[in-house]
Amino acid sequence: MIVGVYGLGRFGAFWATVLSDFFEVYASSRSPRSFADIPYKIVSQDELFRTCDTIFLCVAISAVESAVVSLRDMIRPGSLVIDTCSVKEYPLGVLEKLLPQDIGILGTHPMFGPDSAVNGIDGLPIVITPSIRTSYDAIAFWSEAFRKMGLRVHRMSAEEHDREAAYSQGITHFIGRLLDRLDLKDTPIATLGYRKLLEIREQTCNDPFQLFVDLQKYNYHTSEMRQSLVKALNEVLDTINKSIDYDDKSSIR
Ligand SMILES: O=C(O)C(=O)C[C@]1(C(=O)O)C=C[C@@H](O)C=C1
Repeated sequence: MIVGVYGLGRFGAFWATVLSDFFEVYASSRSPRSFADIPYKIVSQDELFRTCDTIFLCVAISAVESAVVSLRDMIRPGSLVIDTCSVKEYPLGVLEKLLPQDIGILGTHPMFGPDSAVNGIDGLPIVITPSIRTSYDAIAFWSEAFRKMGLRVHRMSAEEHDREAAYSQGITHFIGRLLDRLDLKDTPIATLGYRKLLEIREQTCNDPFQLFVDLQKYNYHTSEMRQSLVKALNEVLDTINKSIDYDDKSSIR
Protein backbone atom coordinates (compact mmCIF):
# COMPACT_ATOMS: atom_id res chain seq x y z
CA MET A 1 0.00 0.00 0.00
CA ILE A 2 1.41 3.39 -0.98
CA VAL A 3 0.10 6.19 1.21
CA GLY A 4 -0.10 9.72 -0.18
CA VAL A 5 0.56 12.99 1.63
CA TYR A 6 -0.64 16.20 0.03
CA GLY A 7 0.89 19.38 1.43
CA LEU A 8 4.50 19.63 2.54
CA GLY A 9 4.42 22.51 4.96
CA ARG A 10 5.67 22.20 8.54
CA PHE A 11 3.19 19.47 9.50
CA GLY A 12 2.95 17.66 6.13
CA ALA A 13 6.73 17.16 5.83
CA PHE A 14 6.84 15.89 9.42
CA TRP A 15 3.83 13.56 8.94
CA ALA A 16 5.21 12.12 5.69
CA THR A 17 8.42 11.29 7.55
CA VAL A 18 6.53 9.66 10.44
CA LEU A 19 4.37 7.57 8.08
CA SER A 20 7.44 6.44 6.16
CA ASP A 21 8.47 4.25 9.12
CA PHE A 22 5.32 2.19 8.50
CA PHE A 23 4.27 2.65 4.84
CA GLU A 24 5.70 3.50 1.48
CA VAL A 25 4.88 7.20 1.14
CA TYR A 26 4.50 9.47 -1.88
CA ALA A 27 4.17 13.18 -1.22
CA SER A 28 3.28 16.22 -3.24
CA SER A 29 2.47 19.87 -2.70
CA ARG A 30 1.19 22.86 -4.61
CA SER A 31 4.56 24.56 -4.70
CA PRO A 32 7.15 21.86 -5.40
CA ARG A 33 10.12 22.05 -3.04
CA SER A 34 13.22 19.95 -2.90
CA PHE A 35 14.14 18.26 0.36
CA ALA A 36 17.44 16.62 1.21
CA ASP A 37 17.56 13.20 2.81
CA ILE A 38 13.89 12.33 3.06
CA PRO A 39 12.41 8.84 3.49
CA TYR A 40 9.47 9.46 1.13
CA LYS A 41 9.19 10.08 -2.60
CA ILE A 42 8.23 13.51 -3.93
CA VAL A 43 5.93 13.14 -6.92
CA SER A 44 3.74 15.38 -9.05
CA GLN A 45 0.13 15.93 -7.97
CA ASP A 46 -0.94 13.83 -10.94
CA GLU A 47 1.22 10.89 -9.95
CA LEU A 48 0.15 11.17 -6.30
CA PHE A 49 -3.54 10.71 -7.07
CA ARG A 50 -2.87 8.13 -9.82
CA THR A 51 -0.80 5.97 -7.46
CA CYS A 52 -2.35 6.40 -4.02
CA ASP A 53 -5.89 5.60 -2.99
CA THR A 54 -5.36 6.85 0.57
CA ILE A 55 -4.27 10.46 0.75
CA PHE A 56 -3.56 12.48 3.90
CA LEU A 57 -4.51 16.10 3.30
CA CYS A 58 -1.98 18.27 5.18
CA VAL A 59 -2.84 21.84 4.27
CA ALA A 60 -3.65 24.84 6.50
CA ILE A 61 -7.26 24.88 7.74
CA SER A 62 -7.94 28.06 5.77
CA ALA A 63 -6.54 26.43 2.60
CA VAL A 64 -8.70 23.28 2.71
CA GLU A 65 -11.46 24.59 0.47
CA SER A 66 -9.20 25.92 -2.30
CA ALA A 67 -7.03 22.77 -2.15
CA VAL A 68 -10.04 20.46 -2.51
CA VAL A 69 -11.45 22.51 -5.38
CA SER A 70 -8.15 22.30 -7.27
CA LEU A 71 -7.60 18.58 -6.54
CA ARG A 72 -11.00 16.94 -6.65
CA ASP A 73 -10.93 16.04 -10.35
CA MET A 74 -7.65 14.17 -9.83
CA ILE A 75 -8.90 11.98 -6.95
CA ARG A 76 -9.96 8.53 -8.17
CA PRO A 77 -13.37 7.08 -7.21
CA GLY A 78 -13.03 4.70 -4.25
CA SER A 79 -10.13 6.67 -2.74
CA LEU A 80 -10.01 7.74 0.91
CA VAL A 81 -9.11 11.33 1.80
CA ILE A 82 -7.88 11.69 5.39
CA ASP A 83 -7.98 15.19 6.73
CA THR A 84 -5.44 16.10 9.45
CA CYS A 85 -6.54 19.63 10.41
CA SER A 86 -6.43 20.91 13.98
CA VAL A 87 -10.18 21.56 13.86
CA LYS A 88 -12.66 19.00 12.65
CA GLU A 89 -16.20 20.30 11.98
CA TYR A 90 -15.18 22.86 9.36
CA PRO A 91 -12.87 20.76 7.11
CA LEU A 92 -15.13 17.69 7.23
CA GLY A 93 -18.07 19.87 6.18
CA VAL A 94 -16.03 21.23 3.25
CA LEU A 95 -14.90 17.76 2.15
CA GLU A 96 -18.43 16.34 2.39
CA LYS A 97 -19.78 19.24 0.35
CA LEU A 98 -17.10 19.32 -2.35
CA LEU A 99 -15.94 15.73 -2.89
CA PRO A 100 -17.98 13.34 -5.03
CA GLN A 101 -19.95 10.69 -3.11
CA ASP A 102 -17.69 7.84 -4.29
CA ILE A 103 -14.69 9.28 -2.42
CA GLY A 104 -14.41 8.31 1.27
CA ILE A 105 -13.54 10.82 3.99
CA LEU A 106 -11.97 10.32 7.41
CA GLY A 107 -11.21 13.06 9.92
CA THR A 108 -8.09 12.80 12.08
CA HIS A 109 -6.15 15.15 14.34
CA PRO A 110 -2.67 14.06 15.36
CA MET A 111 -2.38 16.01 18.66
CA PHE A 112 1.35 16.64 18.10
CA GLY A 113 3.76 18.09 15.60
CA PRO A 114 7.47 18.44 14.89
CA ASP A 115 8.18 20.09 18.27
CA SER A 116 6.10 17.90 20.54
CA ALA A 117 7.16 14.68 18.80
CA VAL A 118 10.85 15.49 18.83
CA ASN A 119 11.47 12.33 20.91
CA GLY A 120 9.18 10.16 18.79
CA ILE A 121 5.43 9.59 18.63
CA ASP A 122 5.12 6.68 21.02
CA GLY A 123 2.14 7.12 23.35
CA LEU A 124 1.01 10.42 21.81
CA PRO A 125 -2.72 10.95 21.15
CA ILE A 126 -4.46 11.02 17.79
CA VAL A 127 -8.16 11.77 17.38
CA ILE A 128 -10.25 10.12 14.70
CA THR A 129 -13.58 11.64 13.80
CA PRO A 130 -15.45 9.46 11.33
CA SER A 131 -17.81 11.31 9.02
CA ILE A 132 -20.99 10.06 7.36
CA ARG A 133 -18.68 9.27 4.45
CA THR A 134 -16.27 6.98 6.38
CA SER A 135 -16.61 3.26 5.76
CA TYR A 136 -16.45 0.82 8.65
CA ASP A 137 -13.35 -0.74 6.99
CA ALA A 138 -11.53 2.59 6.87
CA ILE A 139 -12.21 3.27 10.57
CA ALA A 140 -11.06 -0.23 11.55
CA PHE A 141 -7.95 -0.15 9.33
CA TRP A 142 -6.71 3.26 10.39
CA SER A 143 -7.52 2.84 14.10
CA GLU A 144 -5.42 -0.31 14.08
CA ALA A 145 -2.67 1.24 11.93
CA PHE A 146 -2.35 4.25 14.26
CA ARG A 147 -2.21 1.90 17.28
CA LYS A 148 0.54 -0.11 15.60
CA MET A 149 2.42 3.16 15.06
CA GLY A 150 2.36 3.52 18.89
CA LEU A 151 -0.30 6.22 19.02
CA ARG A 152 -3.18 6.48 21.51
CA VAL A 153 -6.34 6.54 19.40
CA HIS A 154 -9.34 8.56 20.61
CA ARG A 155 -12.52 8.28 18.59
CA MET A 156 -15.04 11.09 18.97
CA SER A 157 -17.39 13.24 16.93
CA ALA A 158 -16.07 16.33 15.17
CA GLU A 159 -18.22 18.51 17.45
CA GLU A 160 -16.89 16.83 20.62
CA HIS A 161 -13.32 17.23 19.36
CA ASP A 162 -13.73 20.93 18.60
CA ARG A 163 -15.40 21.64 21.95
CA GLU A 164 -12.61 19.88 23.88
CA ALA A 165 -9.81 21.26 21.71
CA ALA A 166 -11.07 24.85 22.14
CA TYR A 167 -10.45 24.53 25.88
CA SER A 168 -7.14 22.65 25.53
CA GLN A 169 -5.17 23.41 22.36
CA GLY A 170 -7.12 26.59 21.50
CA ILE A 171 -6.64 28.17 24.94
CA THR A 172 -2.94 27.20 24.97
CA HIS A 173 -2.25 28.95 21.65
CA PHE A 174 -4.27 31.97 22.79
CA ILE A 175 -2.28 32.30 26.05
CA GLY A 176 0.99 31.70 24.16
CA ARG A 177 0.26 34.57 21.76
CA LEU A 178 -0.78 36.82 24.69
CA LEU A 179 2.49 36.07 26.49
CA ASP A 180 4.38 36.84 23.30
CA ARG A 181 3.06 40.41 23.33
CA LEU A 182 4.58 40.99 26.78
CA ASP A 183 8.17 40.51 25.65
CA LEU A 184 8.95 38.35 28.70
CA LYS A 185 12.63 37.60 29.26
CA ASP A 186 14.43 34.68 30.83
CA THR A 187 15.97 35.53 34.20
CA PRO A 188 18.39 33.78 36.54
CA ILE A 189 15.66 33.89 39.23
CA ALA A 190 13.08 32.18 36.98
CA THR A 191 10.78 29.84 38.90
CA LEU A 192 9.72 26.50 37.48
CA GLY A 193 6.27 27.91 36.77
CA TYR A 194 7.72 30.91 34.94
CA ARG A 195 9.94 28.64 32.84
CA LYS A 196 6.83 26.68 31.90
CA LEU A 197 5.15 29.93 30.80
CA LEU A 198 8.14 30.71 28.58
CA GLU A 199 7.91 27.19 27.17
CA ILE A 200 4.25 27.71 26.30
CA ARG A 201 5.16 30.91 24.49
CA GLU A 202 7.95 29.18 22.58
CA GLN A 203 5.92 26.08 21.72
CA THR A 204 2.93 28.00 20.40
CA CYS A 205 4.78 30.83 18.63
CA ASN A 206 6.99 28.35 16.79
CA ASP A 207 3.90 27.39 14.76
CA PRO A 208 2.87 29.61 11.86
CA PHE A 209 0.72 32.60 12.87
CA GLN A 210 -1.82 31.29 10.36
CA LEU A 211 -2.39 28.21 12.55
CA PHE A 212 -3.21 30.45 15.51
CA VAL A 213 -5.68 32.53 13.52
CA ASP A 214 -7.25 29.43 11.92
CA LEU A 215 -7.65 27.70 15.30
CA GLN A 216 -9.52 30.73 16.62
CA LYS A 217 -11.55 31.28 13.47
CA TYR A 218 -12.55 27.79 12.31
CA ASN A 219 -13.13 26.11 15.69
CA TYR A 220 -16.62 27.38 16.42
CA HIS A 221 -16.17 26.86 20.18
CA THR A 222 -13.15 29.13 20.64
CA SER A 223 -15.22 32.29 20.76
CA GLU A 224 -16.95 30.97 23.92
CA MET A 225 -13.50 30.02 25.28
CA ARG A 226 -12.19 33.57 24.70
CA GLN A 227 -15.25 35.09 26.39
CA SER A 228 -14.74 32.78 29.40
CA LEU A 229 -11.11 33.90 29.57
CA VAL A 230 -12.05 37.60 29.56
CA LYS A 231 -14.72 36.95 32.20
CA ALA A 232 -12.21 35.05 34.36
CA LEU A 233 -9.63 37.86 33.95
CA ASN A 234 -12.19 40.46 35.05
CA GLU A 235 -13.26 38.35 38.03
CA VAL A 236 -9.66 37.93 39.21
CA LEU A 237 -9.00 41.68 38.76
CA ASP A 238 -12.18 42.43 40.73
CA THR A 239 -11.09 40.14 43.55
CA ILE A 240 -7.73 41.89 43.73
CA ASN A 241 -9.27 45.35 43.57
CA LYS A 242 -11.72 44.47 46.35
CA SER A 243 -8.92 43.17 48.55
CA ILE A 244 -6.94 46.37 48.22
CA ASP A 245 -8.05 48.97 50.68
CA TYR A 246 -6.96 52.16 48.91
CA ASP A 247 -7.37 54.22 52.10
CA ASP A 248 -5.03 51.92 54.01
CA LYS A 249 -1.60 53.22 53.04
CA SER A 250 0.13 50.06 54.30
CA SER A 251 -1.59 47.87 51.65
CA ILE A 252 -0.41 49.91 48.66
CA ARG A 253 2.90 51.33 47.75
O1 LIG B 1 4.62 20.01 18.10
C1 LIG B 1 4.35 21.00 17.46
O2 LIG B 1 5.15 21.49 16.68
C2 LIG B 1 3.01 21.60 17.60
O3 LIG B 1 2.89 22.79 17.57
C3 LIG B 1 1.90 20.70 17.74
C4 LIG B 1 0.51 21.22 17.93
C5 LIG B 1 0.36 21.98 19.28
O4 LIG B 1 1.09 21.67 20.21
O5 LIG B 1 -0.55 22.80 19.40
C6 LIG B 1 0.11 22.09 16.81
C7 LIG B 1 -0.76 21.70 15.86
C8 LIG B 1 -1.43 20.38 15.87
O6 LIG B 1 -2.79 20.55 15.71
C9 LIG B 1 -1.20 19.63 17.10
C10 LIG B 1 -0.35 20.03 18.02
